[in-house]
Amino acid sequence: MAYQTIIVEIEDYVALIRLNRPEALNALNSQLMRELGEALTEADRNEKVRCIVLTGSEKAFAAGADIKEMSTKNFVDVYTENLFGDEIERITATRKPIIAAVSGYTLGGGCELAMACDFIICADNAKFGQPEINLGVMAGIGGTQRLTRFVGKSKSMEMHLTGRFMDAVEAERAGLVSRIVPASKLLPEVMAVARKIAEKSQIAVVAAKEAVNRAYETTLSEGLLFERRNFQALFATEDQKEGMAAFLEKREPQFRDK
Ligand SMILES: CCCCCCCCCCCCC/C=C/C(=O)SCCNC(=O)CCNC(=O)[C@H](O)C(C)(C)COP(=O)(O)OP(=O)(O)OC[C@H]1O[C@@H](n2cnc3c(N)ncnc32)[C@H](O)[C@@H]1OP(=O)(O)O
Repeated sequence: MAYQTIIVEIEDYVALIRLNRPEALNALNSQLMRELGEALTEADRNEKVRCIVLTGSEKAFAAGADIKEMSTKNFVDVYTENLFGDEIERITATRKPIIAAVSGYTLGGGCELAMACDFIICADNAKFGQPEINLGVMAGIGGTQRLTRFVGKSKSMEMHLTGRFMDAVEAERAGLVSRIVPASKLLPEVMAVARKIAEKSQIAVVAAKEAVNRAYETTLSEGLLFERRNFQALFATEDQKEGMAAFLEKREPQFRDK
């Protein structure tokens, strides 16, 4: 499918989706969000895709929602069209794992987009922030909820109320990102991680992803029950038999959908 604001490449069972509005630091306008939604729906359906990587440019993952596009909207506009609400659900509804490979500016909706992915690996030049307050607005698709759960109330509150940025070191220390890599090595490193996930049992990958994400959605006891059922259910799969037999026979597993 031909897109204008994103580039999609599929190789080694990994779909690499690159935000591609360099002239606006990948600001998230309605066309980009529509195209990204279509690409994610297609990747989730495509048997040749087992892991998804979402990235931007070295200078910016995404500098936020598109201010030019928002500047003329009013309450009735954004309320009736549920501005951005449906789009972000498209990210969290994607069943396959999505890794955000983040460098440069990751601000506002761009930070919210990265946080809605399953995990973030960032470059040493990454700058995270929720600077919407400078524009007379606030985060609108998860920034106050996910950032607070990921880094804690004080840091999140300071960032939302002052609009200050957080660099890669602070982000890793706070638990917002999994790891930091040199900007020049970000994509090779994240693609290697994605290929490693693509080699695993896909049914176990999806079950584990759902359980980890559930940890932020529910109580500990409910989460433990969900985890236990997913663990037990995997004993009904061929991959569990193949994975454990391969270990005992000292060979590489050949999971079902290889
Ligand atoms: C399945 C789809 C899922 C999608 C789900 C995601 C939905 C996302 C939307 C969610 C919305 C919820 C609420 C969130 C709101 C926001 O995000 S508000 C915006 C928050 N961001 C900002 O306030 C950052 C604004 N930008 C800057 O402060 C600076 O640009 C910078 C990042 C500090 C970089 O400065 P500098 O290096 O000096 O570059 P500039 O000259 O400023 O910028 C270069 C050009 O890029 C344009 N631009 C930058 N940011 C934006 C933006 N957010 N919107 C539109 N355009 C932007 C900038 O105007 C420059 O363009 P030109 O003037 O034409 O050169």
